Amino acid sequence: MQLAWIWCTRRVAPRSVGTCRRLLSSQAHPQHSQLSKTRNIGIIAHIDAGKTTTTERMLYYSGHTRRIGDVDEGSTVTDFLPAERARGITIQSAAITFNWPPSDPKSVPQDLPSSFDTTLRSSISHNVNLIDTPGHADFTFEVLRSLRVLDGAVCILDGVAGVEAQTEKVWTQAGHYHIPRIIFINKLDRDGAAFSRTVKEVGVRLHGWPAVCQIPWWKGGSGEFIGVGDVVHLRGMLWRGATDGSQIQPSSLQELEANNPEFAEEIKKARIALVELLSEHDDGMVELFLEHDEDHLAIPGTQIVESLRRVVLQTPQTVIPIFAGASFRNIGVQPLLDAVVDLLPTPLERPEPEISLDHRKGTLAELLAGAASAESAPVAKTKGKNAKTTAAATSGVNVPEARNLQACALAFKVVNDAKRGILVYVRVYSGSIDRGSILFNTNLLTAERAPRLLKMYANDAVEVDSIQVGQIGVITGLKHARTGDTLIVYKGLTTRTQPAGGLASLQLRPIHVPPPVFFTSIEPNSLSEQKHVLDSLSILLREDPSLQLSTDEESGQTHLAGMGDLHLEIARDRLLNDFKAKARIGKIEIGYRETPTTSTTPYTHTLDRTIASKPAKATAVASISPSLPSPQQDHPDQDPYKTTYTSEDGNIITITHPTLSLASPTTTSSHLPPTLTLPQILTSIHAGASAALARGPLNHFPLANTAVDIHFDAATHIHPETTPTAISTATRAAVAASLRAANESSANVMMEPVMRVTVFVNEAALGSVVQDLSSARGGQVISLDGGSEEDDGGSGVDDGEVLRINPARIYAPPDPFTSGGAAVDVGGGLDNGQRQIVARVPLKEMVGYLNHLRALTGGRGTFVMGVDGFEKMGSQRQKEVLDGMREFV
Ligand SMILES: Nc1nc2c(ncn2[C@@H]2O[C@H](COP(=O)(O)OP(=O)(O)OP(=O)(O)O)[C@@H](O)[C@H]2O)c(=O)[nH]1
Repeated sequence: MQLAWIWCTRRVAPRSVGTCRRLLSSQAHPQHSQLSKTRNIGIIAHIDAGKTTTTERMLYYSGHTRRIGDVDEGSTVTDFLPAERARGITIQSAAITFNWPPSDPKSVPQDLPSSFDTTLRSSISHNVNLIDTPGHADFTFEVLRSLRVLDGAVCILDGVAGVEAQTEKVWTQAGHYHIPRIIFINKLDRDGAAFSRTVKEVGVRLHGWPAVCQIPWWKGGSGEFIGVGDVVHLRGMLWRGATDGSQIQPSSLQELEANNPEFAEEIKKARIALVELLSEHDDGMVELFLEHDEDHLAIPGTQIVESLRRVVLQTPQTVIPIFAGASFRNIGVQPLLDAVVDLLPTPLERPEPEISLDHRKGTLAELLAGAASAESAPVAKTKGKNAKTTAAATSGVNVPEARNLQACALAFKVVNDAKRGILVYVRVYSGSIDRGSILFNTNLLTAERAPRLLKMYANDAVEVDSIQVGQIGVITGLKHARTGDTLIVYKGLTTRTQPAGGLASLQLRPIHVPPPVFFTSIEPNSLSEQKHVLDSLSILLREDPSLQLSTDEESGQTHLAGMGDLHLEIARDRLLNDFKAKARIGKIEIGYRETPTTSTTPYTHTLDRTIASKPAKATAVASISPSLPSPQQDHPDQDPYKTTYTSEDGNIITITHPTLSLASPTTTSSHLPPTLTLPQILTSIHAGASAALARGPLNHFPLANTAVDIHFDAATHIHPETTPTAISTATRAAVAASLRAANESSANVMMEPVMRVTVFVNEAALGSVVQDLSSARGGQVISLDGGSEEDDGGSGVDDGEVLRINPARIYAPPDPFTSGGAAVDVGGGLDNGQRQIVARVPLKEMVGYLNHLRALTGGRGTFVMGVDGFEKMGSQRQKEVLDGMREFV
């Protein structure tokens, strides 16, 4: 029998056991019903693994596009920036909504059943919000930003290259956010594809037990890749009949036994291994196994799916479902979509988002529960029966004003769309954003109206009246919101007021932007071009907060700093080509820092001048000193009269505000005019000090490892003309003067970025790579961490950090072919000759390293790196670096 969609054939399976199941009642609240049919998922992987190719198929099969886009022809939907299409890589993550399985828009949406014992979730249409993320290391921050809003992820691996360095990095980051993940091994049509080796690498390098749910089907056992063996539902799936992959021919196990006995045998072996693995991690599967007379093959596929779902949702996730395919050949994508719906969580099944409020930390639920309990029963503050209330009351984010909170959302991505203008992608975490709502931006402390709301469906945008909790949508027409900003809707808010109770400082899942290590200078071609250049830059910065802009007031030059050379190259291309800005862009250079070697005494600066035609006056007192080189996160101060900000550069800004207490930040102090609040003052001081730290007196590099102490006495430093701008300008002047004074008394020294580099090489190249890193590049090898040290006797013990797995205990079907030189020793464990070197190396020595590594390793070596910190340079190295800089292309 030939069917257009195989999933149509398996609506119902025989009801079997009565084990306790998690019920997702469709009779509950309508919003609950909608959320239980929503998946917010991301696709993560190494560059070129096939994310965009797979996404294009997802959109096609779900009925949102009429033809399949091709990365190589530059006709994809998700890679929509010209720079992305030209390079064939994804830079900006795109968020797109579609339905899976596809639904007829005219039909009445179906409710989910009350139990999934006999019905699969994927038999009912779900709303999938898909976020495609970039794979290149320079865009890791973009990946991190996307990860925050995901409820689950599909990790795509290249079946020839296996688990690559960048995959490991993003996988680990997703693990930190506790995001449930499944794996799709792609490109199985390519010569040298090695499914088995890749499965074992998943175990060893991604530290989880691979649950093989599909095995590849090669024609005649070793020919062309034609389909998959479905281990869960015990059948074969053959893609044939239509070139677009829309027709799948299923074969039952009995049919396979008659026509393809070896393949049938392997599916059975895989099923036994899957049931055994699930039994080790899920008590429900043990029960099922016993109820089916210990027959691995007798357990219905629907029950296996439920068990897989339970283990995927465990924290930490130790079992990783594996699927197989070749997106480019249109094989495997529909069952992968079924797995997304069947195995990945709904927004209701995710932990509550973390928030910070006036430097205190908690969860959004605690804030809302605290407000609700304060309203209904003020006595609930004492430890009572209701654990939630108690948690809320003691969490530190308990403010009664939160009862006025109508919505809370994260702007996780801003895109400048040629047709529609600025699009702000949001994930709503509580309440709903309605068209026309006033949104208060807690990062910028400004309010603006949301004029239009959209849902993005591939190339189409559909206007909607509201974006509900748990959903992803787009707001257009916002003038200020940037990527990463928290937006709240608050009862009674106008565009001129601020929410009370400290809610103006509410931040959802704040993340730290790593320090930029490359920069370039930008000079408009003429004065008349200046405005357009600056406007374009400000849009780029709204889109991507990992770009930083600073202006050298003396030279008038603007500096744009970023995470990597590709990051800045793309920014440059976008500025010149997309925004048509007319500017000279300098060479992309390493972002050195400078640091003071001595301390200063407090310096007082009083600003008294006209700003924007209004008198402005403020006083600031600052001193500086060298700080310890340990980048840390902002932390709450015990002292309510003191506020500390730390940066990734190791800068520490400490503000003492003796007459103003953080314990009651919004209570108007007798020293404060009604227009100023303590949070506004702190934000202005922080902005002023940060601006001064952006340009050092020695060589105009930003400062690192610098402690700034600011004394702010409201009694004497506030004047009738004091505004937030005046405070920040006065602070900037006081800090800059202190920095100059320190440099004059004892010269600053330069610092260079040092990277933590993880290199994967074959055993044979280990010696030469280590030698190159430590001698030629001046690096320091920290560890050699090869495959052999992983073995713990096969028990898979969690050593507190990662799960070490013996690959000999992992089931994987035999590979008919192995890729060049990467043999798998299935008996003794994974030994594909891969070794891992971890080293600290100055960034300057890592420029162009990939080509060099490829030459040393016969093309097989890969590496990832991240900033480890900044280190002081000797005077000779400092001179060499300065001599080679400041040259325009
Ligand atoms: N043979 C084969 N090639 C594939 C397959 N999937 C993707 N490719 C090719 O692999 C290359 C990279 O594919 P993309 O889809 O752009 O990969 P990506 O992961 O989105 O890459 P980035 O956006 O750069 O991170 C393209 O040339 C694709 O045509 C596959 O299943 N088989």
